[in-house]
Amino acid sequence: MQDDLTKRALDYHMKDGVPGKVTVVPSKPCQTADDLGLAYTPGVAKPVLAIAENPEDAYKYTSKGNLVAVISNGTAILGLGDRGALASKPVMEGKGVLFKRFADIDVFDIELDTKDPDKIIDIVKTLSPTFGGVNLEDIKGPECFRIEQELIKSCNIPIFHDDQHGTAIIATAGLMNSCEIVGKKLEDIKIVVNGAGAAGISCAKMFVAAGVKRENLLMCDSKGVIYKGRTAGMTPEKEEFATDLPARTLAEALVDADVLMGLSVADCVTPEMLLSMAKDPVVFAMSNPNPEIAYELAMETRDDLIMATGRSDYPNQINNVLGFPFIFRGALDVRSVIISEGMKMAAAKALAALAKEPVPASVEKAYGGQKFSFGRNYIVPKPFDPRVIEWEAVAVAKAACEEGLAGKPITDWEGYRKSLVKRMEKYWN
Ligand SMILES: NC(=O)C1=CN([C@@H]2O[C@H](COP(=O)(O)OP(=O)(O)OC[C@H]3O[C@@H](n4cnc5c(N)ncnc54)[C@H](OP(=O)(O)O)[C@@H]3O)[C@@H](O)[C@H]2O)C=CC1
Ligand SMILES: CC(=O)C(=O)O
Ligand SMILES: [Mg+2]
Repeated sequence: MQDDLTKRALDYHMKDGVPGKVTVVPSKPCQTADDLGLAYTPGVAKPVLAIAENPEDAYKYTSKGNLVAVISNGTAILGLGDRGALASKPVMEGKGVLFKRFADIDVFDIELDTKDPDKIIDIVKTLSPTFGGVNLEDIKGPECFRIEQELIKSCNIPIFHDDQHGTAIIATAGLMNSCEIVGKKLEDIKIVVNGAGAAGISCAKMFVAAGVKRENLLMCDSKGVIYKGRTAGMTPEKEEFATDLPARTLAEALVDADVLMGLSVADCVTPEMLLSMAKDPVVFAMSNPNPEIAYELAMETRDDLIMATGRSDYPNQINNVLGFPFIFRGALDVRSVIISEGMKMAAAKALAALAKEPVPASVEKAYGGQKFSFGRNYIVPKPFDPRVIEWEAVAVAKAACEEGLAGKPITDWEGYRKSLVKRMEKYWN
């Protein structure tokens, strides 16, 4: 099975004699000498002068407004760890494909061969005029936190570290719905977040913002539970979640826990750990490509759990693919210079609400005729649901407008929704 995946995945990436997954396509004709004189010299001087006079014109005469930089240094590629900048390129090209396929956003992927946060900040800041937004990807914690914060301060376009916030948004949507399904309240649950890097820290923050009590949240890293007074491997971000409770290992933390959020590495959770959890446990084993506990093993271990992974090939995919394309679509369309906490929560709530709607036949067809309805095996919408853009991008754009963050506010929301449907027709038909 694994060998088959290796072969099929490598073949896919070199299919048709074209290495990789993306290419650049011109959006204007360039067939004649006249076209050449408009696209290039002398005509190109006219938009140059217009933009020099009025920088806003870059949104009129260049691709800036619909172009996102996907930037990595390869220090946390999925759950594969630090494999270097070059090896991160297939993932970054993949993110580009998903931006385009799900939200019609163009991407340049940029792999930076450096681990120096100051250098990354300087490079991204320097190249930011090219882009309408920056999606930081697979840059490990804790450096990722300062890199993102510094860039948010110094750039006038949205900067979004997908592994932090994309993951947190989808996990929060899934958590809200899972709790509803098993009849538990966010403020009552005991939750364990395994992994205290980019994804773990940001998810924990968003769970607390959604109503989870901080004192009911235990966080673990490679050294076990993060507790008050611990000195080894601590960071200010981890300190915020340090517990007073006596648990010191993941196994101890999980006793009677209602929820396990895995944002760490493959196969670090055992059946015994799952068996020690409370009734109707919620287990999101989100490590990619292989989860903290295999889907089949978890389902064999207990029959009362809600199980999710980051993968496409099992029920309940909790993966930031349900976030970044649609969140950037909304943010770019209203020209927001940041992606605020309110915009993120609006995205999570939109996804949670959409999962409760009847699922169109086109989605079931994309998943081999499977039937989906809100419940234990369908807690968030599918990425191939054409309604996700209508719900999520609109919610994000609306939140930006309500918070006064929109440089180009929208007032006709039904018109905007329809324009998104029209824009995406070419991908769905
Ligand atoms: N499904 C999804 O959408 C997403 C999933 N992820 C997954 O989350 C994981 C972490 O990614 P990211 O946060 O970006 O990476 P980081 O490198 O920033 O963080 C990794 C964290 O995992 C911890 N860790 C390593 N081994 C263990 C272990 N055995 N038990 C507990 N914790 C451990 C590290 O501990 P320490 O601090 O001690 O080094 C660190 O805190 C990856 O597997 C990734 O695929 C990430 C983003 C999105
Ligand atoms: C999905 C993703 O971004 C990750 O695993 O890093
Ligand atoms: Mg990632």
